[in-house]
Amino acid sequence: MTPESPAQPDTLAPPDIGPLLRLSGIDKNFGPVQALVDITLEVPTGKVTALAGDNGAGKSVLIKCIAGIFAPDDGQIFWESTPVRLNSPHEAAALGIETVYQDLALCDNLDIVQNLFLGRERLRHFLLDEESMEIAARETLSSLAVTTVRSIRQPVASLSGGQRQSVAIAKSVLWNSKLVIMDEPTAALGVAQTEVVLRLIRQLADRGVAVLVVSHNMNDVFHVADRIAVLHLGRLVAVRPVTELDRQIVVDLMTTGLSDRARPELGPSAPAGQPAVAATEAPPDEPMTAVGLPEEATAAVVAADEPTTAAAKRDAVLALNPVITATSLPDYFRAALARVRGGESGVLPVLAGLVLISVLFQSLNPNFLTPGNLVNLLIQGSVFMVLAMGQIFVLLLGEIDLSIGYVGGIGGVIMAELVQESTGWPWWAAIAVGLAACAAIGALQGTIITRLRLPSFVVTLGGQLGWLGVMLIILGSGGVVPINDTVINNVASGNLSPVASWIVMLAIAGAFSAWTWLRDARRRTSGLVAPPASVSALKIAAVLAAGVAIVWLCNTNRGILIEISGVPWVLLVVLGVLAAWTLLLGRTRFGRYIYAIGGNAEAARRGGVNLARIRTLAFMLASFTAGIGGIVYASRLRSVSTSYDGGTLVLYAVAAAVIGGTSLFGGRGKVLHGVLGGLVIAAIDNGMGLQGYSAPAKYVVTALVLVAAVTIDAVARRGRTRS
Ligand SMILES: Nc1ncnc2c1ncn2[C@@H]1O[C@H](COP(=O)(O)OP(=O)(O)OP(=O)(O)O)[C@@H](O)[C@H]1O
Repeated sequence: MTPESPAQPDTLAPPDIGPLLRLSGIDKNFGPVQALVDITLEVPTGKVTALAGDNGAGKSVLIKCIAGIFAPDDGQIFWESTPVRLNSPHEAAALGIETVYQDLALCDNLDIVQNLFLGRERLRHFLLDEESMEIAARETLSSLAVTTVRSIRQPVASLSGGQRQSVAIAKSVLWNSKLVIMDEPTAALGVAQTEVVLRLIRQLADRGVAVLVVSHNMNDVFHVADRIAVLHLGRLVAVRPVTELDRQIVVDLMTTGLSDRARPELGPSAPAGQPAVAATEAPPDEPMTAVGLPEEATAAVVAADEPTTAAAKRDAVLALNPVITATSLPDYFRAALARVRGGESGVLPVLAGLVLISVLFQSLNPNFLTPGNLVNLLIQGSVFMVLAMGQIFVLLLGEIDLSIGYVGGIGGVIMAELVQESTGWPWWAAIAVGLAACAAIGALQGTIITRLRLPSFVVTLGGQLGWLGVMLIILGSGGVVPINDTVINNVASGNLSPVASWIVMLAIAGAFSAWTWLRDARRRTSGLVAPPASVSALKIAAVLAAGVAIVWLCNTNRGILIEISGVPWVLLVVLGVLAAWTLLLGRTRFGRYIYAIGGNAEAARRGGVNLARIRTLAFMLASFTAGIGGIVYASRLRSVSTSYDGGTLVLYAVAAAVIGGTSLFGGRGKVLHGVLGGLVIAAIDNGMGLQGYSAPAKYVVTALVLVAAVTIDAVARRGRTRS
């Protein structure tokens, strides 16, 4: 907002003590269409002002002028008696103007707390302070007596229309908004839900908030409003206390701009185009009836809070997130089962798939489940896993990056060239430059996609070809760059000693266990949403068991002529990427915005998220991670050559992410999915290899698994929408 210089025209000077918002002589035209003509309106605090008008009367344009979306062509806006210009929604929000649009601007894939704080997250030590946000959200909802919401950690997608409105209204309370503008807040709501929302609107005004409600619904208007402003063909034809109007007068004003039935105190009717009654305020001291809900409505509100059979059923689905409502282990499993039925199957399909594939290949070839083969499988899958973990950032946005295969190749070839004896770079510097080059490529492609608004599919498809060309140029006429650096070669083929393997595993599992236990226990004692202690213990036990199993497998001799044992270094690379990117996606603002954009980009934009910056960063991270994958690949082959097949790698990476459970539709997925999906692909590749199948057969089977995963994703999505 731009407070203007005092040298404004005298005629527009605000009164000394005025209402919260005053519009004076506002005009807005769209070419020949006069959307608003000379609108003068005051919006006082502590009152509900209803804005009524027929279709096309100018209601939306008027609220957009107040919300900073449209700049008026003429006229003046006064905020607390100071003339202001609202150049953007951010400037309006900074003043304390919150707009609840009809589409509600909520991200379905985020929970209530995450939606309430979207764009204004609290941080602690640079990480999201979930606990303080959850406490504040809980207090706000309970202060508004929003009781039908089962848990504030349930995704907004699972809320009913009335509950979603309640969340949107709670947002304005949480942010101490001074003026709340609501666009058709009860449209598409049932009777009971409408009553709940009207009660909340009334509560807002009673807390001293100025409320401006756009509504076509006369019942709602007369239930909740203190004053009614009527627009007709872009002109304000009446602003009066609700006690001076009745439904017929308002309908007449809306449809014709005048009313034959005007009560005596409203003054004479006027022709359309001019105020039928003086479009001015009733004197400030004029008593206005605070229209509370009649008794029967209050009863309806109470009734709405009681779950009906249908509502109880829905609540069962709402309890889908096991961490939300379960207080015991059986509860937890019941809730998890309900979640699967509601289309939130998480990693279950991929885990089931892994078991199935293992049983199948083991029955065909007893060598499949031997320690040596399983460790080989992990090493083979590491490149897909790493690439997939990068790709997930982009998939979460609902985009795709088809270039990461060859971008990773560029990282590998740059690193290989720099560690040649003739160049003499140390391994770490060569890796750093290779990764920096990949990040720069990602930033370039991301900038092109976001700034020029081009489809990521097309830009990165071009990138796939272009970076292949660049890679071949760097490889030169020889077509092969060998790598002789021991450290780099050990990335894929080195192993920790068996003792070091146990120590590292215990350190990682111990840190994870301590962190999980302390976090869950703290949340339980603070009364926050947390899993029961038995579930925390089970999670820790599962991680420990997995750690012991992996180290036992890796420590078994897998050499033929010489002994080879210990955890491969590359496994630590995969775990490192998994931990770092899980933290980034789950605990930082950047991660939260990635999910928000994937869920509802418009809601994220209205929340103040810089979409272009986040999208560009996501492409940059995907390319950077591809660089890690490229380096692992180069290390495995101890060279980079023209046979590097980045095209297949990228397809495997996308397949791994989707098979793992990440949605191609955006907004849903976890970094872990890249690892699990990568394991499936590696298992198919390895198992078919053991059976002597050729590459084409492996491609066909992998493609079928991918199609199956996409089908599960699409069906689950439909299931979620239905529920
Ligand atoms: N972006 C725009 N470009 C051109 N004309 C517009 C634009 N926005 C609104 N208008 C015009 O301005 C007039 C007022 O539209 P507005 O959307 O404010 O009506 P409304 O009262 O909100 O109607 P409804 O109840 O149907 O939503 C209409 O004639 C509409 O066509």
